[in-house]
Amino acid sequence: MSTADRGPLRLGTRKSLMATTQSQLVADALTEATGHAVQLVGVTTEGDVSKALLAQIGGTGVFVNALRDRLLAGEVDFAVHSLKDLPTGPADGIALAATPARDDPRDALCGPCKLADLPRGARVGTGSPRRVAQLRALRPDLDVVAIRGNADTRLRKVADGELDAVVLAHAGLRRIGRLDAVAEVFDPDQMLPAPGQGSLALECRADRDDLRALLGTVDDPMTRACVTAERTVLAVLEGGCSAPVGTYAAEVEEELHLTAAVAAIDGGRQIRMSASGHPDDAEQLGRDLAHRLLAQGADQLMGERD
Ligand SMILES: NCc1[nH]cc(CCC(=O)O)c1CC(=O)O
Repeated sequence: MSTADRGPLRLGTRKSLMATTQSQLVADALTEATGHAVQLVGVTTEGDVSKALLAQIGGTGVFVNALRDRLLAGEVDFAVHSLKDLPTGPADGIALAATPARDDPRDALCGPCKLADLPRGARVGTGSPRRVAQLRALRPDLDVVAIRGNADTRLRKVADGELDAVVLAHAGLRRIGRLDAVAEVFDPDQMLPAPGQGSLALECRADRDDLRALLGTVDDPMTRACVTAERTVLAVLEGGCSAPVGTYAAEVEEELHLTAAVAAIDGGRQIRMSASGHPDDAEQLGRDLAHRLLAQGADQLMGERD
């Protein structure tokens, strides 16, 4: 039976507002491109129920595995993830069928004022070692506080006065309609985003050629090249060091321009490098840059992941 005979496509998604909003955007784009109806199926993942800090429960994969299980069981036809939540390694039987055009990849400060205007010792919340390291490099005097929870929960800690500010992804804030909370959008020169930040990933079973072709209608090749370069940097560095990694790839005059940095968690030292190449060579570009970072001592910046 072909895809067209099965009724609506079943889209597996986490149940948070951010996830369902981005999944609905994808559903609408697919219906527009192919005429197929798409139905959202909410799935609870380990990352949604665990009280432990993400870094402590292993970080990668906690938002992803339950959705992949549903794909493999044939309970949903495809899944939409935030690409930055996907582990860099391949998953057996699963294909990355599309990366739609990327949203703003940058990080944003949410609080009463810009970072430079926060008082000495201000309490700034984030759960990400990458953001911790870069915040401490920019403002060593800040009291950087580990937090987790969804974006709304984090913003509430600022509203309640428990924290002075929090750092969140601009793309996520836009999806939940909370750009009003943004005091400053960080230039990648100040704070390099997470590999894949602002991008979505559509996954389906690798053996479903019909679905791969259908989902491919919403793929954006330049986004795929950018996130491939960024994720390859992360994949290579994960083997060589556990320090926080930031990356940013973008199209510059038809070339792919990639910047990556590894930062000590205490903010003390940072190694940052850039490279350009053809978008078709994204993976090689990422691999070469990661090896250059390692040659500069990236693996010695290993710190605790706090
Ligand atoms: N780790 C959770 C997560 N996964 C994706 C986003 C934001 C949206 C995106 O990057 O696409 C967020 C929240 C955040 O970092 O503020």
